[in-house]
Amino acid sequence: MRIAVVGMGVMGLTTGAGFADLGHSVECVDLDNRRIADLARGIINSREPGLESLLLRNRSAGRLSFNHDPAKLHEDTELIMIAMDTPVDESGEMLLSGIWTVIDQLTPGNQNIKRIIALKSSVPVGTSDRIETRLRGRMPQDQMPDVVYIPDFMREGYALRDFYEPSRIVIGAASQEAAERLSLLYARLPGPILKTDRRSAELAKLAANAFLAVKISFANEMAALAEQTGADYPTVAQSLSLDPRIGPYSLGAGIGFGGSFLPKDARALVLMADEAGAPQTLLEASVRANAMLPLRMVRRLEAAISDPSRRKVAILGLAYKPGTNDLREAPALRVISELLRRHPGIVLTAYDPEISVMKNPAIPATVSLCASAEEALTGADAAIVATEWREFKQISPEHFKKWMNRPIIMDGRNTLDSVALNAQGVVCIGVGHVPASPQGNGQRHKLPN
Ligand SMILES: NC(=O)c1ccc[n+]([C@@H]2O[C@H](COP(=O)([O-])OP(=O)(O)OC[C@H]3O[C@@H](n4cnc5c(N)ncnc54)[C@H](O)[C@@H]3O)[C@@H](O)[C@H]2O)c1
Ligand SMILES: O=c1ccn([C@@H]2O[C@H](COP(=O)(O)OP(=O)(O)O[C@H]3O[C@H](CO)[C@@H](O)[C@H](O)[C@H]3O)[C@@H](O)[C@H]2O)c(=O)[nH]1
Repeated sequence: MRIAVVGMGVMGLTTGAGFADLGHSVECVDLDNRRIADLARGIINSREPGLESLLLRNRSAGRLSFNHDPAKLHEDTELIMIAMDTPVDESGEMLLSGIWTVIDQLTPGNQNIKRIIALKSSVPVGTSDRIETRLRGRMPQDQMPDVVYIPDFMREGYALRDFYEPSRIVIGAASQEAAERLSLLYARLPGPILKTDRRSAELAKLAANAFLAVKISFANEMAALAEQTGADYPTVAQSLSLDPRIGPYSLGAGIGFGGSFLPKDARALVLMADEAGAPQTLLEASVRANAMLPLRMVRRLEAAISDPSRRKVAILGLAYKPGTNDLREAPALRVISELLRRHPGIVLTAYDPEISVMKNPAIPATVSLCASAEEALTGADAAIVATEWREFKQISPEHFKKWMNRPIIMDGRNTLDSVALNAQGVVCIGVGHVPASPQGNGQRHKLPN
């Protein structure tokens, strides 16, 4: 099949290169000239594991082409996938202007081919219907494409795995013929195919992210309760995860969910639901609970060290989760801004294995970006783990003690072995449990000033 994918973020590029790898001919489209020029040279701007080699392999095989003008798609294109970003504004409204621009640029193409426009971006319910109405206003009736919605459930850091082994493939179509053609296309992938109407498919996408957001906020509130009652949240989570009705995912407590997806889709769904007269109170509460977590972490730090304004604190991890260099709505940045707001004199260093030490507009200029954990930790009075990169687990207690002025670690992702660290004289405070004393007798640490 000849496919065009418009929007070369991680989702669009993985989808495009993935279908090319399945033997299709794929045109990669993005209005960002530089991104297209880079892709044509085999360069990607994300750290998504395996994505660069997938791109290179299919580029060399001649199955990928590159274009920055959605108005000039190959005329034999059968399937146009729309995969660009759908940011939300302050009120939670999803901004779809990019999608409308592309829809208005599309031309009918070869009249012997019945085109399909498959929307893959996360959108408010009813957007596919609106696209169809808009197209009907400008396309000749006999060349009117079918509009379908195919949500994507891939996770950053696991994009290729999620492409090749999708948990499910949801095809929201108004036309039986379009649904069948897309079922054939997706039949090469192993996930179950669910054919449905477009609105259900659109809500299925937002509902999935909403559910994950609520689950993570539940985990964080349960962890806070564990702290107050002397219980151990990781053990509670382990017990929960063994119940097949609950499952093991998204039960991790810490500094909360970030990224450009869960927070954005949750806010959009809350607004949309209010407007539809079916308020999503659980989700709304989960967004509010999530927003409190960075400050909560800062307060824990304040309880652990005296006078933070005169201290040096290292932030370990900046990306919103490991496996990516994505800083969008990263909880680490919220922790940093709370620290700077509450403690103007504080000295902050930061290290993330995937974030360069070059000045970064997303990171306050007062934060010294470091090239290694050692550099960030050297002379620090405390550290906050904000992203659970594997390399942080490999730092030995001896190194924490040698590098830091005072070895106090606030583990905002419950990733370090706090019992082992505590036993060796490093104060490691996780989320959702009373830190064990160096003797391992479960007593709360008396934290040094
Ligand atoms: N990235 C993921 O893992 C993932 C997974 C599932 C769903 N989604 C959804 O997919 C959509 C895209 O997400 P992303 O993170 O890949 O986006 P992104 O922000 O990383 O990339 C979007 C791309 O679209 C391009 N673009 C914007 N307007 C355009 C236009 N008018 N014409 C052509 N190109 C245009 C941008 O230049 C950019 O390269 C969002 O709705 C997101 O919620 C993303
Ligand atoms: O137990 C957990 C799991 C995750 N997180 C945080 O939640 C955020 C989102 O994590 P995750 O869901 O793994 O990553 P995303 O790549 O944002 O993927 C989400 O958003 C995508 C785009 O919509 C969807 O396709 C995916 O199914 C959905 O998981 C990150 O900040 C994580 O640190 C936690 O705090 N605790």
